[in-house]
Amino acid sequence: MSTVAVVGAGAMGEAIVSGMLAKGWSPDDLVLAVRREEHAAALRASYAVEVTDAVSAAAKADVVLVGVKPVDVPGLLGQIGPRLRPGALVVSLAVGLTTSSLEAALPGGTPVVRVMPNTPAQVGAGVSVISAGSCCDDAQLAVVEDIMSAVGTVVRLPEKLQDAAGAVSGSGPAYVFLAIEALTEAGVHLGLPRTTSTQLAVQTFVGAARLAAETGEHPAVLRERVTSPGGTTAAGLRQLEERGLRAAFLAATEASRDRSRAIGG
Ligand SMILES: NC(=O)C1=CN([C@@H]2O[C@H](COP(=O)(O)OP(=O)(O)OC[C@H]3O[C@@H](n4cnc5c(N)ncnc54)[C@H](O)[C@@H]3O)[C@@H](O)[C@H]2O)C=CC1
Ligand SMILES: O=C(O)[C@@H]1CCC=N1
Repeated sequence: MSTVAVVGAGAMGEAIVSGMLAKGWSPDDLVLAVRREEHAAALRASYAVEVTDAVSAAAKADVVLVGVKPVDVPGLLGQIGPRLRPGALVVSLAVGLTTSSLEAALPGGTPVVRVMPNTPAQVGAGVSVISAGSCCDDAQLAVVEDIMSAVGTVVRLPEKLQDAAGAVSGSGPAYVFLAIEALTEAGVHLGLPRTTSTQLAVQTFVGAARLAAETGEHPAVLRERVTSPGGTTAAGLRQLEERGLRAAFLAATEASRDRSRAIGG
């Protein structure tokens, strides 16, 4: 079993750690790094894992997951690069940053993988898009596939599609949470108790997503099965179409993709 360092165990890094431990990884195979000591203490208390500084964590690991904000990545790679073990694999979770820019900040020949994960990894229901850098072979990409499959589905894609994938699955949970929040508030507006409305909205998203995933049927077919001619759903869908739900998703994903490209420079 490889030792995996998670350098920058914030929202995304911690979601992956939590998911890995829930799927049976040993705390002994993980070493984390965060900046603040109170945060380190909280992580030790929650997960019984070693938490240290970035360079010490990276120096112990076969695989280094970099979970800091994109703006902090080049400086961090400059610090940890000289202390990496021979053959250590560097995995970036940072939106926008290309494998060529990551390679340029590391010692020559360092294998690099770019990953776009998402926060449902915390409950083992994430989806991660992975792309290999120029010095990463298939076996090394498979190591990352193995790690990320502990926290959900893994999809290999050419790197040129990473910005688009981030706009759909990386940012996507936020779109879904906003939709759950909006549906819940709409139910409250109609007179449902807030806890009931939340329960109905959340379970409807869970159930509809499971139905789509488990049947593999086209969403349009599943939608038609809910929509009786002249019925209540048709009346509701008409409002969503008239108010531009599809156009809103097109604009949102284009904006997210373009922001990813801008972050990557
Ligand atoms: N939050 C999300 O849903 C997703 C985030 N990402 C990517 O994951 C990365 C992290 O994002 P978040 O988790 O949201 O940010 P965050 O701010 O929650 O976590 C970053 C963590 O890195 C730590 N950190 C910064 N510099 C450090 C250093 N030198 N040594 C040790 N720890 C250090 C910070 O203390 C913080 O705990 C970003 O690059 C982002 O693009 C990718 C997909 C989804
Ligand atoms: O908002 C962000 O920049 C990060 C990357 C994808 C999801 N969250």
